[in-house]
Amino acid sequence: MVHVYSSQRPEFVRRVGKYILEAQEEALKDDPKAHFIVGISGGSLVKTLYEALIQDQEFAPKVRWSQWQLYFVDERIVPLDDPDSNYGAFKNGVLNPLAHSGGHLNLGPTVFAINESLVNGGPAEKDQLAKEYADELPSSPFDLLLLGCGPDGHTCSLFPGEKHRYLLDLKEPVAHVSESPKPPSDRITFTLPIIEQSNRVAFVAEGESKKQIMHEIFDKHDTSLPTAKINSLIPTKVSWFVDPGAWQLVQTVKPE
Ligand SMILES: O=C(O)[C@H](O)[C@@H](O)[C@H](O)[C@H](O)COP(=O)(O)O
Repeated sequence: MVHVYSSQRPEFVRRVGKYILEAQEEALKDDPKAHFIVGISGGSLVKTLYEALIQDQEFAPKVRWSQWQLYFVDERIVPLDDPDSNYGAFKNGVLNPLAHSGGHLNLGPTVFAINESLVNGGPAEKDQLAKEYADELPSSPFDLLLLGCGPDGHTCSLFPGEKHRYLLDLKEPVAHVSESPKPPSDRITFTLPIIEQSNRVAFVAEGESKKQIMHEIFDKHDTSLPTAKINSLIPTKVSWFVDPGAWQLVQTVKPE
């Protein structure tokens, strides 16, 4: 069964933080040499991560950042300092504040970014960029994926609709997506096989703009939506963190 947790900020942020720390402990088991392998999306998640893992005085000291290996579940094919870069947003929103938080210099996670030298190339270079990112992936499954959910039901850069349906059938773990309905048009994205193999998958989705799509996902089980498809494929591994604004139209599922 998919777990759903609904609360307003700041409780929402605390729940996400607690869940991430549980996943971290499960992966590291107090072994200083172990790695916690995590995939993150862009969008509003970055601010939630900052508040839950850096600003929160109880949680911040418990995050063993230097043992984290961090990947992007999707990335826009732009330079890393471009305002559209998910890496850039994470650097500004989490890595930079982390470096000097708590009054001392902190070791951060190992972060895997795209090969920036290929971003201005043609389709062949962009395909190559996706392939190179796939080659960087760990040999073991991800411990945790932290995903967003767009108002159209997309997650990672797996978009709904006829034109992008092929993405849900891909076998390679990372794909180049062109003509994304949400700009910028060229991206890379994790695909379903890598998501299915992950130990835990959490969706973090807030706001009224998501209320209609939550109804489609949870009441209508519309598995043409990538988010609903993931729920149906690996229900026992999936958790949703939502707020009452996003959840207001859902009738058939009671959040915890
Ligand atoms: O590159 C992207 O477009 C994002 O990674 C995307 O997949 C995001 O996670 C969702 O659109 C939800 O974004 P919000 O949480 O900001 O609504």
